[in-house]
Amino acid sequence: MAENTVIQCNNLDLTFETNDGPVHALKGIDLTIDQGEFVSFIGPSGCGKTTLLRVIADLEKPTGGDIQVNGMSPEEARMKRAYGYVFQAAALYPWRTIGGNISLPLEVMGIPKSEREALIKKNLELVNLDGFEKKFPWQLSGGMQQRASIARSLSFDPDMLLMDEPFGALDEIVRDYLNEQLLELWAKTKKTVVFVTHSIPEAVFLSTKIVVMSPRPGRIHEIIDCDLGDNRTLDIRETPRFIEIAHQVREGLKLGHADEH
Ligand SMILES: Nc1ncnc2c1ncn2[C@@H]1O[C@H](COP(=O)(O)OP(=O)(O)OP(=O)(O)O)[C@@H](O)[C@H]1O
Repeated sequence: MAENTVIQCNNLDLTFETNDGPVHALKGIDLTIDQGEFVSFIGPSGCGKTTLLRVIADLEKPTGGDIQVNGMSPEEARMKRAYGYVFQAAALYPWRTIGGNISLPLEVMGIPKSEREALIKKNLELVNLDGFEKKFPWQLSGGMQQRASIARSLSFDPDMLLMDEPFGALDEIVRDYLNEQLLELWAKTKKTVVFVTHSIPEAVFLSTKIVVMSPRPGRIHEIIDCDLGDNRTLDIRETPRFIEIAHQVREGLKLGHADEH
């Protein structure tokens, strides 16, 4: 494993045993993710995007092949808090303030109050929510709640962010805005991001690498380099190179579907 590799999957397989028989969710996944990359998983519903993210996070165990996260097993990496995880819904505790929600992982880690307060402030600033510490989740819009949940996942300063369709439930304008903010945050923090999405423009706008997956069983159909450079703004979506990469992803998704038959 190269020194700057953070995730390495070799021939990864996962079959769920269910009452209706086995479900082969992942098959022969080979994937390398390097430090500082922004990698998106895209593919039709049920192709195993979330399952692959959950395997990286040690929330599911593979049934074949191997995976290393920071040169360790996913379990060891989880114990060492290698990553923050952002879910589809913001999943904030309604009875805690925004500050209280961000504080929770830090409390579990036994970090003293004065340090916690500084970390809450720093992470709220990172997601442009300074001043919202004492509000409750219901007092914030959906987009703000999702930003608060990103601040929570960053609270203990993990090197890696695992994000499962964090903006899927938001309208397009809010999603565009959060996409820009996420890129800014990524540029500022240099964290490795692994991001699940259904949206081709979102994947192309955000990523350095796009993993196109195909269903039944979930495999990697194609890995596309997304060489749009740094300092991207939303206008980049009108450029020929953006349109070309989006087209390549769309074709990949189509061909991936055809693999099934
Ligand atoms: N805990 C589980 N037990 C049994 N089957 C599961 C479990 N989790 C996922 N699956 C199945 O594994 C396959 C992959 O599911 P997964 O949620 O990873 O897909 P996905 O690409 O993330 O889909 P979506 O885009 O709809 O979220 C699906 O067929 C799903 O029904």
